[in-house]
Amino acid sequence: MLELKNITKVIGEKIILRNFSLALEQGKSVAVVGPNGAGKSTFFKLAAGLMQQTSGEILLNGEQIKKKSLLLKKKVGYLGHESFLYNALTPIENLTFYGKLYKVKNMEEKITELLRAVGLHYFKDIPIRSFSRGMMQRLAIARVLLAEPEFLLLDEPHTGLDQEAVSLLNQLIKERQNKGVAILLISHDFEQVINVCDQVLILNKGKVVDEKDIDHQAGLMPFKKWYEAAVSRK
Ligand SMILES: Nc1ncnc2c1ncn2[C@@H]1O[C@H](COP(=O)(O)OP(=O)(O)OP(=O)(O)O)[C@@H](O)[C@H]1O
Repeated sequence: MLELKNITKVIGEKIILRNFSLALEQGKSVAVVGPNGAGKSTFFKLAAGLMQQTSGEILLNGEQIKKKSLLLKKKVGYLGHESFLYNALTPIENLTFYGKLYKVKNMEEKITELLRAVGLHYFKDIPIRSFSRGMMQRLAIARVLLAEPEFLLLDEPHTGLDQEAVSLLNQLIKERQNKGVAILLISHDFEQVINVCDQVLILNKGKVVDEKDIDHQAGLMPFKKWYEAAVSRK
């Protein structure tokens, strides 16, 4: 379980997160939605150990974790707005670099499998500087999955992907979830939120203003109405 307890984050004089708490259990998929600047990405960076909270604690399977903890980096796969990939390297070289860093077992086999899964197998030996945004995103997804994290934190993962890649990504997420991996997803694309997640919370001005289980049968309109009502509430 990944737990954030009473997290507050202040940058300069601005309170970005206010007393934020969340417990993410194995096999759950939770979406985090909210207006621009609500604090969603900041919350993910804290949970991934890339930023230090001002107060509150983060626990990974009961153990308190600190910024830059290697255990956290291995157990929590974070896909952010930056790809963390090296332009001069090929897909194989990029994944090998991360595979060694995280001491991945059966690395070569896993890299081949993942490159096939994200549809980059034919481009595996080409330096990625010439890749399109969608191809970069596919490789970034493979990088995150390589260490087989227990928790997947995906910040706008569908951005830049074509329809085929979106389906592929959703399938990869579902497969991981079925194996017990917990998913946290930030998205402005409510259709993908409904496709991928079972629960959703709305973050506004650094606070959770509403949350619910997703009704997959109800479709987009009721979801949008619920969201609009929650963010316009004082
Ligand atoms: N390093 C920083 N220094 C100053 N302010 C920051 C910093 N990082 C984030 N902020 C501010 O914190 C607030 C929350 O930002 P954050 O990126 O977490 O929001 P978000 O909900 O992810 O937004 P978006 O949907 O636009 O990605 C914003 O007002 C942003 O300007």
